[in-house]
Amino acid sequence: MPNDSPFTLGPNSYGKSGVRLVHVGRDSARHEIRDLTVHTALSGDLDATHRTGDNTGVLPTDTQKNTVYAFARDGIGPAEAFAERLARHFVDRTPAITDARVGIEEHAWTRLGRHSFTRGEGGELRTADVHYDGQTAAVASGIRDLLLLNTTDSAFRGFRTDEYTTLPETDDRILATAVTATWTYTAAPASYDTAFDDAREALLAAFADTYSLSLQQTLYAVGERILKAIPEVGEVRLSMPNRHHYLYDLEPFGLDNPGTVFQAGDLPYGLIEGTVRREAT
Ligand SMILES: O=c1[nH]c(=O)c2[nH]c(=O)[nH]c2[nH]1
Repeated sequence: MPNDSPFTLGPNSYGKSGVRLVHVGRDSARHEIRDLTVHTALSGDLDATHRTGDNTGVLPTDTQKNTVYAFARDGIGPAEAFAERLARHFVDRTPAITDARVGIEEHAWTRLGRHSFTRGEGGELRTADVHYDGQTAAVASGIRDLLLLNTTDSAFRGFRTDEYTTLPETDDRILATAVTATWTYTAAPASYDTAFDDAREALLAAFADTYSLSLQQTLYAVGERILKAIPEVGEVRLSMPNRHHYLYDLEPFGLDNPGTVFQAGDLPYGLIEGTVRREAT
């Protein structure tokens, strides 16, 4: 197929998204379950397939999916390690591929018995992301949709006002959010599982302990606490939507509202995002 395109191919990748993998550990009658969604994305010298349809260098996304299941045969281990095994395999074994990104979301099942579990739909996820470029594997771990709420110890005052400002200052509001946190490692921790537990605990403690003057301040406190808890973490990225709760006006009904009746807001919502880094600027 001739290619006489005058254009160039920009950044591109391809892979299988949403590979649903469930692994049951049957080493004893007390079964273990791991429930993952895996995403692969490969890039490299892929000009030919884009420009002319020559697929010589293309490892099919179907093969990538099969590799995920095959690699799970002998156990998964921490999601970060599983993602790294896959990423290294795709780059090291496929001549055209120079970079692999493997992302994993882990869905937690709560044990009910030896072989019985429960899991709410939606809910908090543990995440792992690995980028391998043929030399080094950059590993990030995280948490998504961790719902947190403080019923007090949250204020928001002293902000800039102009002719469009209507928001009243408050010394006592509900602070609620659904945290997405991603932390990157500068070196592998002794255990990714322990590091995850420590990071999650640090995050929860920072949210609960901080008298919040803004969600931005809470975000920074969370990042700081994770950096302090895990020396191998170099940077923490945080996304914290402000799930507004509006004190409902009960005056039309001749009632006061002593900070007890709220309308949970939906859209729009404030979105507070930021990165906290170990190195000083
Ligand atoms: O914690 C907050 N930060 C803001 O930037 C902001 N803006 C707003 O309307 N409410 C809030 N709350």
